[in-house]
Amino acid sequence: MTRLWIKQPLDLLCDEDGVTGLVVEGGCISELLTHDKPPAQPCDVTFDAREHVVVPGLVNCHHHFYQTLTRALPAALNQELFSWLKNLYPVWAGLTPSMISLSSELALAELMLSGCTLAADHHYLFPQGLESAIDLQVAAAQKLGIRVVLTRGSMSLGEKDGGLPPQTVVQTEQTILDDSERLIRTHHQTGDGAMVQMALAPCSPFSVTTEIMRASADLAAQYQVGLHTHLAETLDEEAFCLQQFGLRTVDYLDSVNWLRPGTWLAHGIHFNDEEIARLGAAKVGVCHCPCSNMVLASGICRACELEAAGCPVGLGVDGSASNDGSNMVGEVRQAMMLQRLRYGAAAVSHLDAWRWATQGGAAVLGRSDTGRIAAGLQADLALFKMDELRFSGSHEPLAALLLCGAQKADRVMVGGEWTVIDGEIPGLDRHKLMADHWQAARTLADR
Ligand SMILES: Nc1nc2[nH]c(O)nc2c(=O)[nH]1
Repeated sequence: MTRLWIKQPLDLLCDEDGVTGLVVEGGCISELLTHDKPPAQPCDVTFDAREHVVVPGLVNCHHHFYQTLTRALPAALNQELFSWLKNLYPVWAGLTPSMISLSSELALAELMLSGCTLAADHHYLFPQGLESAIDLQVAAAQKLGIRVVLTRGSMSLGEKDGGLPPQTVVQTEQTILDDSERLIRTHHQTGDGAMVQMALAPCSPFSVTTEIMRASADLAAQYQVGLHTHLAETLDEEAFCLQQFGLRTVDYLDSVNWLRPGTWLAHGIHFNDEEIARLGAAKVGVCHCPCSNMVLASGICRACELEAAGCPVGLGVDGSASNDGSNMVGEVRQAMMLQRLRYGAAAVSHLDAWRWATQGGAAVLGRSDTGRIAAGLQADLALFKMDELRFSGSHEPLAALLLCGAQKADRVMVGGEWTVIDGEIPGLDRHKLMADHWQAARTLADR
């Protein structure tokens, strides 16, 4: 087994003090080296990290990969969530299998190049002919070597029953449940080092039936997989829940048996104090999506209070029609800035933002084997260089990466394998991928 010594990084994000290097062996971090001591046993390879800041691989807790095909689409510009969705559903109804492959690969590549090692996606569109969407996402992730949590999304409440989406993009409950079970049985891996995991993800209160929320909770419990949905993203959604169910969002979540560990919510903005306490007590995870929340003017997540109440808190770039990028390290900067706006500069440090993006995200996705630099954990790492104009004159490296606006990782490692080297994904023809993806985006918009 090869032993790799990552030697003397410029700086390192680690809970332990005085760490000046680490050893990677068998896909894991086998040893933390302190105070410039060499490894206990000889290493086969030494990586001189004097120019690198080493952080745990970044964890993206919410995305919609297919939306990379509808970035900055004129019909959806400058709108809030409901009209934005209503304008996009008919476009997304035209997705094809090759568009899913291209958009998944492109979104994953973008995430990886910005330091991501574990990414969750929420795919909830299954028009006819697209039954294999999640299988295609698995193939894209395996090709690129990134860890993924792919959530089987669903929409079952169409316009004719009072929901937001047109009938063309909703499915029957039985179809959803059968496919959910098939995907878990086919792809879900368990245990440390899992590369592909599944979770179940009815889309949002205004696009699914209460029956599919309850049945998904039962199925998730049966197979011990995660549960995911959009919740408390907008005040329109809150009004919908009050009108449709006579309940606020958290009461609605409780009524369908979702208030439990393993559930994580995208956005989680419009909660009152009592709801935050209930979510924290239930250990429900929250994925803060700062860019999307600003683009759609949805509001500001109460991330610090949710975390203090006991909720795991992570970050997500959200879909690329409401961000419209998938840059993970860029999202960490936005989270720090938006949360400062809410709580004040002294209340939110760069270390808080790094924590949400690493160990917080891993906790949201139910992973105890990644998200930190510690002996015995997966060797999932992101290494940033500070050799760009934007960093010149900076002092504290971990603060500078966020304050000066890092955009790209120089190296990324997943389970001991380099997935990014010198700012490129080995074996990926990114120009061809972009050309094909652009073409697919034009075809989709012209349909
Ligand atoms: N930001 C987003 N919110 C959503 N709610 C919903 O039902 N779908 C979406 C989405 O794609 N993005």
